[in-house]
Amino acid sequence: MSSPTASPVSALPVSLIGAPTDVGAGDRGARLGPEALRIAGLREALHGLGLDVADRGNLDGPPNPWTGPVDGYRHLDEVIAWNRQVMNAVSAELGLGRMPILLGGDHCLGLGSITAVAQHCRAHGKKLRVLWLDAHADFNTNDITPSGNLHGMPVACLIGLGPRELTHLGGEAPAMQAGQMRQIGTRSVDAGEKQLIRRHGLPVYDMRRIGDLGIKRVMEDALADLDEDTHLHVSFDVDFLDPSIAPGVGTGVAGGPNYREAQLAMEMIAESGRMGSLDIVELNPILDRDNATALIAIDLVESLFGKSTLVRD
Ligand SMILES: NC(=[NH2+])NCCC[C@H](N)C(=O)O
Ligand SMILES: [Mn+2]
Repeated sequence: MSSPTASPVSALPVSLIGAPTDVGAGDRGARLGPEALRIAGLREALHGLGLDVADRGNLDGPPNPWTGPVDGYRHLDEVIAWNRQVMNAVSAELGLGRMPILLGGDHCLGLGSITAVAQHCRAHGKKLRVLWLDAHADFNTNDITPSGNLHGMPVACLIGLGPRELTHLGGEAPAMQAGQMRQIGTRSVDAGEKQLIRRHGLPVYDMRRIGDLGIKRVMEDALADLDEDTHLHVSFDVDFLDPSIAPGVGTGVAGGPNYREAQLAMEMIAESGRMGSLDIVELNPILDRDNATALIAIDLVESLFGKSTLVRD
């Protein structure tokens, strides 16, 4: 039997950063995500591809108070505290010339991670492109959110819409422009979010588009015009995947990419050679079956780092 060939595309050493929290989510359990990824063998898998991997352990932050929304936000103070930790940890790794891999935790943490990456890009004259692989747009604000959950708001915060402590997490706002992001796999967008997406011109490759064009064309488009100076950040919300293959998430939505579509997307990102940072978020082991979602996430992360399905490469 032949196995996929290992050929890492990244020469950068990588650092795993655990952020065990679900303060931004509507279900508890994503706080166990980092351990589930470790137990499923993330470090070993990356090491097997020839990468230098350091596990920095887990960040520390406030517990989940599990209270209702105040002014349209649940747990705002806790979300701020966790995102500060994440931003500082991601900055530190980028400063050391390493590739940070954030192990969430819920997707509110994408704010801290991408704020750090955007700052790094500004400081080093790099262009930023963010691929947001997700069933959701995460583009809510406190006046339109159906839930008050801040994991539905990081993209809005990144482009300057949200509470000041979050939009200005990195000092200046906005952290990035809508045009620097490509959303892929989108299939659950709230009514108010749709309007905001249109108003701000957020580039979205939703599932309808993937159905029409195919994942290959969509990824070619999303990865077009990258150059030597581009830092590509991949924010991988595990609920991007169809829940039939990835049940361990709090807000799964049917009609997502199948295994091969997701794998091809990851392979094409790897081939771009530009990935400089990664989030793996929203894994909820409490809702999983035998850690299967952690295992598939790791499998796809291996593809992101160059594990190839080509017979001759
Ligand atoms: N990162 C996520 N899983 N986000 C889910 C967001 C769901 C919904 N749009 C909300 O704002 O409540
Ligand atoms: Mn998300």
